[in-house]
Amino acid sequence: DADRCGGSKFRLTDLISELHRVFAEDRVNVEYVQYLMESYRSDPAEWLKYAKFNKFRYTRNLVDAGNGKFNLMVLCWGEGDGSSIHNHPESDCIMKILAGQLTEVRFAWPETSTANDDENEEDDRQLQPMCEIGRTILETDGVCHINDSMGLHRVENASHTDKAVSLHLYCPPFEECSTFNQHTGHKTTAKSTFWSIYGEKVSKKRAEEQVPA
Ligand SMILES: O=C(O)CCSS
Ligand SMILES: [Fe+2]
Repeated sequence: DADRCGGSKFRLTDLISELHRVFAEDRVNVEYVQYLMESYRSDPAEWLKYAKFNKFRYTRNLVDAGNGKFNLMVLCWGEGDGSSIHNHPESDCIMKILAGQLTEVRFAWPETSTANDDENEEDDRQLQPMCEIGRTILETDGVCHINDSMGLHRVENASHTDKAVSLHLYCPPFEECSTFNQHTGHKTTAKSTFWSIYGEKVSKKRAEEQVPA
């Protein structure tokens, strides 16, 4: 790894410019993108400006809008915070732990959510609890990759004493996804918003617009 043999350090800014170079190509190799996320060694001095916490839930802080090809964001997880079970529509998601530890719990798609896309009520009676298909504890600098063909997941900070910070790359970017009730498999649509954009807290008014610059 570069800085061990005296090479120049692979900084967050280097990761971002390499991602822009990769996504300027017609075809993107997701394995190479994952390799880049693994090659970056977390240095809090480089991402603290994006690490804004909210005491009520985890925050999403946009770092780079990837020229429309990807979104790179820092997520800040308070003690015990977790996401809902969700998908990543038409997108690849690569997540790296920058500080602390996160647990990723994977689920199979509920059968009825593919068969009956409409959300009418009678489907609920046929729904059953969702099936957990994997559980991974990711340490600092750990990376995982998921897309809809691999299943759904929930990410949580299981620690009750430590916060956690993660770096997420979504390609292509998406503004909304489906969330799922673990007990019934019932699907609803959720909009993804940013708590801050390029290190600046989003004002209440701007939050409604939510159009990254
Ligand atoms: O983007 C989100 O809010 C889900 C974080 S886990 S990929
Ligand atoms: Fe996710």
